[in-house]
Amino acid sequence: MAETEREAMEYDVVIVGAGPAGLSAAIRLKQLDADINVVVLEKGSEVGAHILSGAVLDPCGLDALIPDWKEKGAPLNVPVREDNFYMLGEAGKIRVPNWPMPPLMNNHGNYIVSMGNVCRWMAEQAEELGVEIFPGMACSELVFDDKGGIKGVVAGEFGKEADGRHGANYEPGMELHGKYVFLSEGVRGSLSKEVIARYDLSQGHEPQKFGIGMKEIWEIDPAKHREGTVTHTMGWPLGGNAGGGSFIYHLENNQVYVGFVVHLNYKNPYLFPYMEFQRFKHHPMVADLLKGGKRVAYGARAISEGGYQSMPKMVAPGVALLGCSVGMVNVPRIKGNHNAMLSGKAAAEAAHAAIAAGRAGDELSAYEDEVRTGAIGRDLKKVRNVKPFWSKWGLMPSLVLGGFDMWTNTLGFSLFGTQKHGKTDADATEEASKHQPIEYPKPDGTLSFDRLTNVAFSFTNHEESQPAHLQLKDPSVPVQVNLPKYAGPAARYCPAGVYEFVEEAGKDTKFVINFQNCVHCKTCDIKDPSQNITWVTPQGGDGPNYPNM
Ligand SMILES: Cc1cc2nc3c(=O)[nH]c(=O)nc-3n(C[C@H](O)[C@H](O)[C@H](O)COP(=O)(O)OP(=O)(O)OC[C@H]3O[C@@H](n4cnc5c(N)ncnc54)[C@H](O)[C@@H]3O)c2cc1C
Ligand code: SF4
Repeated sequence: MAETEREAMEYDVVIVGAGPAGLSAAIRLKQLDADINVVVLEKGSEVGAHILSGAVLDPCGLDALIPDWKEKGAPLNVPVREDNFYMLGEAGKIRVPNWPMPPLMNNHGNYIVSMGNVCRWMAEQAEELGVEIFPGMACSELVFDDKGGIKGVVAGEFGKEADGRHGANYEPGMELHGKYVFLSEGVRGSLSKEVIARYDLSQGHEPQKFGIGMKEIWEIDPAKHREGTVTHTMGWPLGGNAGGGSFIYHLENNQVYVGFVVHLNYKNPYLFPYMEFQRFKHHPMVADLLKGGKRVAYGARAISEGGYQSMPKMVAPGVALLGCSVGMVNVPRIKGNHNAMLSGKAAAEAAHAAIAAGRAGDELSAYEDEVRTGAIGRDLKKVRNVKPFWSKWGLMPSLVLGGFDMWTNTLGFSLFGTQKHGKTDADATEEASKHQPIEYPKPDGTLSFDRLTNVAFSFTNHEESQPAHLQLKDPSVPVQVNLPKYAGPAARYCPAGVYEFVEEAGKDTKFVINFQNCVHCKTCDIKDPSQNITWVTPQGGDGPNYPNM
């Protein structure tokens, strides 16, 4: 096929992704130099449409970026007033006191926010400074210079037919070139994954680890609503089957965020993360809270969990990876937004200095130095052993050892050095023959819902005539390998019910990809045991339309 010809536009810095990392970078660049040309490209139909976070926000990133955020009307309206932590059994709960926890676990001074709304507000701040922001623009390809460095991206290609041919309304999109390209795509970014592989950026670092986070927004009985209350749970229903736990945050307007995270290094391929979440809501503590309320939104997104030892090299010629494209979540705190913002600020400062010195297209090593040795590195280093302890020894030992290690790290030392994660999450999956199927109760339609009903509350939508954006390296693997060996885990790990094994009498089993339902969580790209699924961008504007996630 002839090479597609595209128009090109030149910028100083091209930023992929309008999350907290990308928007912070854009804002900081313009604060440093009003004349610098900055563009932000976002695949969601609007800024915030694809943002899903808990979220309890540590405002330290925003304080550093926009110290007068309060006067400027940032939507941080609900300070955390109460912090609860419970160990759940099937019917009961034990409250874990706050006093043995290291101070870094305390949510005092933090805010319950919608990160979607925080990003919408940040986009307004960026536009006031003169940043160009284009939502509905999926960045689908990298553009290389003649020395093999990255000089830009392709964005806004529309109108391909299902077989990949150009349809009647085909638009080739544009090339956006920059002296530097920032990839702030969030966890498991599709272009970031390509860059990490191409420049071997993971060499010498531990594999990245992930969890799948699912979240519902509920409107509850005002009599039960306690604005500012934060509750975390561990234990039931996951037990020893997987690491993870829940979060329940009371925000404003009688709304509550109810969420559940399952670590993706689980071994038993019969585990069904979505059904664990649904079952969790039937615990008496949660059921009492939600009874009489209604679920108004649903979504899911992977969360990076590898932390300090899993951060790959984050710069290559012409390109820098920001925020969760690197993986900057502090796992025991379940917080990454502050580090995403700080990384955006650091990348902007490095690029600004480089451009001012007449440089372009080289490695922004000053950015990487700042991330590893500055506030982000210090934040992540203190908690680096919690996740590997959990993976190796399970919940209780990890609470004791991890808690002890966080305390000693707060005092400046560790008895355990830096623990390794070992396997990738895909490799952690064991063969079905070693495990028993897990029986899950049927959703009752009031507290718990089947996936398709819930997906309707993510307001996701994909133009059906385009090629599926879930690409199989080998189309025979799902039925010939993953089904007999791993009992077809794609039918369970996807929180949107995209994958189905369809059996019809007298015919071969078919693997069906209902890509229209995809909520862009990236779990399939991470957890497929054969690493046979690649998530690529669908047309811009497609995907979930989250309200205040
Ligand atoms: C369930 C869950 C709960 C969490 N709870 C908390 C919490 O309470 N507090 C906290 O601080 N952190 C929390 N986190 C972590 C936090 O959400 C992340 O650390 C943060 O979102 C990272 O920000 P980012 O800017 O790197 O990426 P993101 O917020 O993911 O933003 C990336 C943006 O880039 C866009 N994009 C991606 N690829 C492309 C492309 N190729 N072209 C165009 N656009 C693209 C996406 O649509 C998205 O808008 C949670 C995460 C999850 C999943
Ligand atoms: S298809 Fe993949 S990315 Fe889409 S919702 Fe399912 S697991 Fe997530």
